Amino acid sequence: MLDSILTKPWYEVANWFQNDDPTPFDTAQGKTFWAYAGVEPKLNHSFNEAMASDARLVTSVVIDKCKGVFKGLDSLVDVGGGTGTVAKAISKAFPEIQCTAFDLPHVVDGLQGSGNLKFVGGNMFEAIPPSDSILLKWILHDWNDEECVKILKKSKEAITSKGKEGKVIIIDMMMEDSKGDIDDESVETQLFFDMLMMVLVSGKERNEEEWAQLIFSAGFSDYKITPVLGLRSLIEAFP
Ligand SMILES: C[S@@+](CC[C@H](N)C(=O)[O-])C[C@H]1O[C@@H](n2cnc3c(N)ncnc32)[C@H](O)[C@@H]1O
Repeated sequence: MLDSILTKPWYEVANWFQNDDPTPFDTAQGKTFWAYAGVEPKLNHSFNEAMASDARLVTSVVIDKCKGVFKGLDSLVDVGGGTGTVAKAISKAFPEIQCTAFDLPHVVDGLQGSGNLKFVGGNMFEAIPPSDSILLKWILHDWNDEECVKILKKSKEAITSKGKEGKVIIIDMMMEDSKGDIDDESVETQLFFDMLMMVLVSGKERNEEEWAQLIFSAGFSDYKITPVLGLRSLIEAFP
């Protein structure tokens, strides 16, 4: 977080307000965060490590508290699954599920799967491998509404199983609106993440109404929220 690659964009916010760049990161570094990670191994490596560390914590809670979410699934693709920490843990906890960690080629190149786990490189805006279920953990908050609807539509197209099992599983921040129910530190954390998404990528944090809007705009018929992890929730979106 304190590397100059990530701090420099904060000093460019004033310039960014006056130019047409998509993000302050683009103003500071001349390309998007994801393109920069593709050509700068230092950022690629440290970012993937940070994500894997968060993934270890979140996955242990999700597997412990949300077993039912994975019931009846034959396959799962973790889209933007990084170096596979989540897919690996799910493949171990649920040996009957064929798991795929799907991410940009520079992230998954050289990673070897085994048993019911495999790695696939690709671009989620082009095509997502077919599966009963698609996992999007900490993906949609990186993107604006239009981009999110595209990702959700591609995810919906990839779902092979009809009925209750076929679904997209989103793990992401749920902004609280009611001021009374949430402590100051949590509000600060949410607002910080909201700004971080604005500065580094083209995303933002969303409340339930905004999540519902995205889910229905992408053509899903229903959704269910399970608040599992403090400020983050697990949202199942059904075709
Ligand atoms: C915030 S990280 C989340 C990683 C992982 N899901 C987790 O929570 O630990 C976002 C991930 O999306 C991947 N990503 C970005 N653009 C992508 C694209 N067009 N297609 C596939 N993956 C992409 C990044 O490489 C990165 O691994």
